[in-house]
Amino acid sequence: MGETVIEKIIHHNTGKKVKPGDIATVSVDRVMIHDIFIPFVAEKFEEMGFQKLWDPDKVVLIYDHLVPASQLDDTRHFHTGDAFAEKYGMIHVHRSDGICHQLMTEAGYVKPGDVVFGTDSHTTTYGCVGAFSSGIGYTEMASILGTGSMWIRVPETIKVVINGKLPENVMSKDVILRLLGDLGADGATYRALEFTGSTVEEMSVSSRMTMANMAVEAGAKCALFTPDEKTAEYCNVTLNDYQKSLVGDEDASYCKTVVYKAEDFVPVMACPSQVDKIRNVSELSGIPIDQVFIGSCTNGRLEDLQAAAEVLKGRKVADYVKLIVTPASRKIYRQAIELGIMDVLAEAGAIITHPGCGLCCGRTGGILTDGERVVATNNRNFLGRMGTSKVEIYLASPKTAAACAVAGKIV
Ligand SMILES: CC(C)[C@H](C(=O)O)[C@@H](O)C(=O)O
Ligand code: SF4
Repeated sequence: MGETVIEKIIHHNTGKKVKPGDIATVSVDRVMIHDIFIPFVAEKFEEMGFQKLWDPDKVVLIYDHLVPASQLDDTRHFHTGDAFAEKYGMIHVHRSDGICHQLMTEAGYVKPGDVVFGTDSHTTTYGCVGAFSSGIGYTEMASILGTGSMWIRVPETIKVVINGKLPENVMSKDVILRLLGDLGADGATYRALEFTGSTVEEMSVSSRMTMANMAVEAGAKCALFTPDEKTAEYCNVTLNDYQKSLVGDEDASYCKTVVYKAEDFVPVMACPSQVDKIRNVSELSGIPIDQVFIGSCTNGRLEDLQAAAEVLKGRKVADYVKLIVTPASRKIYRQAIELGIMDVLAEAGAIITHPGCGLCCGRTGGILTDGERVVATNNRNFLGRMGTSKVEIYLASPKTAAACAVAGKIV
């Protein structure tokens, strides 16, 4: 019997062949803790009686949700984090370099085939380079910090096959939103999503990252793309035999297979306030908006800013609309300056902010109030996420978001 990608990763990690439902104890290759949870992780770690980190090189601490602080209590998280990092000799601490998920791949902390955990639900993101990565709570994180291991139940796998060429104005965000609509917000609960097909092969690692990032919005435990030459270049590695083998076997067992033709995709949006309430943009055309947000770990990368700039070049943001652009990392910020993208955005009237989570979780920069409507490129449109519970959030691709900013309405 063949194996799915997640089964191969767990098999390689534990040395034992596994099937869905098995409980496996994996050795952890890397962990990520962010600013919101570091005080809780630190407290639990000491409460559990650990004296040292199992491997300081494998631990990454990132301040992103609360940077720069917008509420008085936020700085406490930095002080607690700094003290913990110093006491236990942490090597990898990022205090204002960007969003955790962006940095984990961009800075080379995650390699194809790795097993990675993070204290954030969107840790599924690293599946873009063929790693098994998943979000966990702070108690589990404290335990990994002391032991270097974690138990998991081997998930079943849903195979998603996409072949063909995507239409011009369709981005990978439209693809994942359509899939979420079809599966439902709980349609992949505790399952692995394995993406394959010529469309996915054609995609950049950044585009795959958008899809792996949002897999958790269908409840997925993880998302997996087969590592290829683009992955190798992105991760700055030469793929070894194990990494090359991370493709689902012909005779592997899948609990479900969904097949799409790339040509059938159109620009879509997730309507308020559910991620799986998907409509074609054409059906929503004309709805007035107050703000547009282009950023987050879902769509704050260079290709996203570039796509927005292509739409905005020589155009202006509608008078009454605020366009907020937040690069996902400092590196992206600087690349966008070098390439003249920031110039185009600024010229069009965008408000460009520091890299970080920013408005995505409603912490800094641009919260909205009752009756206002925002088109946003992040991954969640939950009630109250970007301001009051009477704000309407429409999730879209960077191209669609930029077009809406110019029109002052959904187009
Ligand atoms: C703050 C954190 C726990 C949360 C998550 O886990 O996803 C945040 O990053 C989000 O996107 O809502
Ligand atoms: S950018 Fe948004 S979704 Fe991503 S980690 Fe930050 S708050 Fe969560």
